[in-house]
Parts: sequence; C-alpha cells; structure tokens
Amino acid sequence: MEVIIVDTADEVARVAADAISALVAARPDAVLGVATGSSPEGIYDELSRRVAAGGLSLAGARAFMLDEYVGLPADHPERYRNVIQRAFVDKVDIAADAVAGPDGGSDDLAGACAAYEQAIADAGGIDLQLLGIGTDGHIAFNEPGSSLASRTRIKTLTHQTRADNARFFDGRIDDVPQHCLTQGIGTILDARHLVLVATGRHKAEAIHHLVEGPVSAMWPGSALQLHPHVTVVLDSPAASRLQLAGYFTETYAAKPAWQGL
Ligand SMILES: N[C@@H]1[C@@H](O)[C@H](O)[C@@H](COP(=O)(O)O)O[C@@H]1O
Repeated sequence: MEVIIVDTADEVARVAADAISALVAARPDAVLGVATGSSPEGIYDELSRRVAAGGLSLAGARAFMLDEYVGLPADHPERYRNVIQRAFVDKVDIAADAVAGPDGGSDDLAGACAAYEQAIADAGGIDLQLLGIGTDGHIAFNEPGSSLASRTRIKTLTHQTRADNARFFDGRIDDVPQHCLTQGIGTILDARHLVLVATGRHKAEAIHHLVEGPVSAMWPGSALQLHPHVTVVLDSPAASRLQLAGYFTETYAAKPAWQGL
C-alpha cells in the first residue's frame, strides 16, 4: 500500500487524476471504477479540465459504479446513477452508455446483483477503482461487519451512514433509503489498482484503521491491506492519526520518478 499525504484537497484530486490519466494514456479503452460521495468530486473536476484542455480523452473508456440506493425513483437527483451523470459523465467525454451501475430499481434485486457482477467480468474486470471511505470505515456501501469475501449484494445502511448522507436529502435522514446494492469487498479487491482518497479530520479514524489497523470486517477499508496495488491519497487532517505519517511523507518525497502510481 502506498500512502501519499499532501497539503490540500486539490492536490489529492490532482494525484488521483494523474493515476487515471496515466492509465488512459497507456490504455485508451480502460475500465474505470467510479465512486460517489463528495470525496471524488475534485477528481472529476480535474479530469474535466484535462479533457477540456485536450490533454486527456475518456472517449474510449468504460466505467462501473460501486453502489446504488434501492428504491429511489429513476429521476431522483440522489440516485447514484444520476449523481455520477452530473459529477462525472456530463463533465468529460466518456459515452453515457459506457457507464453502468447496479440497478437499485429492479424488481429482482438478487438478479440485478448477479447481472452486475457478470457485466464487470464481461468487460474484463476493472483496471482502476476509485474509492472514498465512510466515517464508519465503509468502502462502497460495505458497512462494518461485511464479509471480506462479499460480492455485489443488498446491504442495510447503518444509522451513521444515513445520518452522514442526510445532507444530500435536505438533512432528512428518513428520506435516505435504508437499503442499497453495493459491490462486495471481494468484488472491489478484484480491481487491478485501487485508488482511495480521503480529506478532512472526520476521516482520520477510518484511515487509521484502514492503513494501520488489523484487517477486520469491523473496519471494511482495512481489507485493502490484502490488495497488492493500493494508492491511498490523503490531506494532512485525514492522515493525522497515522503513526507512520512521517515515513509515508519521506517515502513519497524520495519516490523514484520512473515508478508511477
Ligand atoms: N457509498 C458512498 C461511498 O462510496 C463513499 O465513500 C462514502 C463517503 O462519502 P464522502 O466522500 O462524501 O465522505 O459515501 C457513500 O456512503
């Protein structure tokens, strides 16, 4: 696991965008994994600037989403497929039909989960998966207690996650769906490169457990320790509980230029 600590959220976004730019330069038909939440928004804005400046094109890329609420109407602004449309698809040159998510509106949710796993497999798997992290340590919507081997399935959101996400529903926790479909931790670990971003002191505890805690279903992000290619990009407040912060800073400063992310 490489942990990169920078000063600002803008720098976090630039580093993560660099990883995507390098991948797409080498493989224009890359399969990206995109995440919702506030954390990746700066990355999408940075990618959009690079596309507008002509230095990057995602026209040949495909993308898979991590998760989706169950039961929101198709036109609900907080349905994650609509969120990712506004935050990412509309800002870059990726084809709208090249972006897929689990179907939280399906009458057959188990079937929708199986179909989503199959779609990812049919695309050859995900090259680079962007991730944020919840304050309770969840990745995608894998709440504490999730199997580290889980695949795409229905989950019940914790009170803490619904309270955190109520800000997207005019502060009304009761409007936040109780259920979601989410890639499992096993699904996420199948991606070839994981890039997790976090900013702010409210993420420091979850980041501490992810990087330095024991691997445990109680802190789902800690499963990333099992993956051979993980890049964690943090601002200083998010890194503030890391015992190894000094070492990570020295390592990044001394990083060989040829190494890439
Ligand atoms: N399902 C998403 C996660 O993928 C995301 O990582 C998390 C953190 O969101 P934020 O980046 O807004 O703190 O929120 C949601 O619960």
